[in-house]
Amino acid sequence: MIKIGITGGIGSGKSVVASLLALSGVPVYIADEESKWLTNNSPVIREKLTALFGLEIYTNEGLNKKLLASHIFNNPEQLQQVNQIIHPEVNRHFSAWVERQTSPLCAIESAILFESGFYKVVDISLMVYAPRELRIERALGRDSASREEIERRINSQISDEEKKDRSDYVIYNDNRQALIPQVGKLLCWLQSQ
Ligand SMILES: CC(C)(COP(=O)(O)OP(=O)(O)OC[C@H]1O[C@@H](n2cnc3c(N)ncnc32)[C@H](O)[C@@H]1O)[C@@H](O)C(=O)NCCC(=O)NCCS
Ligand SMILES: Nc1ncnc2c1ncn2[C@@H]1O[C@H](COP(=O)(O)OP(=O)(O)OP(=O)(O)O)[C@@H](O)[C@H]1O
Repeated sequence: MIKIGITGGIGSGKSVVASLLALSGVPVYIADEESKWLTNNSPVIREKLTALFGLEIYTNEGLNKKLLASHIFNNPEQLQQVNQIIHPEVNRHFSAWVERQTSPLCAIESAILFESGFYKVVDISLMVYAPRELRIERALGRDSASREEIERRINSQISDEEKKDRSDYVIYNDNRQALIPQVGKLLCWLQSQ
């Protein structure tokens, strides 16, 4: 089975590309969603986050996302500590998910494929690229976050140039090139691998 890692900055269109792959029959593991599920349900993560940030990091509704975001996107050291708590659990969970898949291709979508080390467990790294300003505009249109908050998240991630250099394949979601034909080409290319 070929495992594809889909990455790209905030607002690049990873989720759109992941949906197009899913519609083409490729099962996709969405790391943002699964990591949130694990953060709410794994006793190991809960214990470690509570030890680091105190009891208020969880509320009756689950993880206090706003509080965690305000810690990690303002403090690179805390970002690293939290990543070291959450990412090994996500990695284990993803490996177990892969074991259950029976299709010739599967994928993981993660904005931080390289930063998290998930790139080591995939065969092909795919970057979805869009210029920074377009990504900010898309994220502003979708989320309730401010421009400043979005820029802080961008600054918590490696640059687009580094992502491009480290990826095996790039899809351009820059409002100039259509996505669906590019995903079709990618699937043909994957068949030739
Ligand atoms: C801080 C949290 C609670 C904020 O939740 P929120 O719903 O506001 O944002 P969401 O999870 O949808 O993330 C939106 C974007 O933020 C960026 N982002 C999220 N986590 C990280 C991180 N650890 N490092 C860099 N960027 C990140 C990504 O671009 C992501 O697509 C959440 O992102 C989180 O728990 N992050 C730590 C776990 C993690 O690393 N998740 C990423 C995939 S494993
Ligand atoms: N080609 C496009 N044309 C118009 N809108 C688009 C296009 N690509 C993405 N969008 C929109 O931009 C926003 C961001 O896209 P998407 O959620 O796929 O990005 P993402 O890379 O998954 O971002 P994040 O890392 O924040 O989850 C969404 O509202 C999406 O519908």
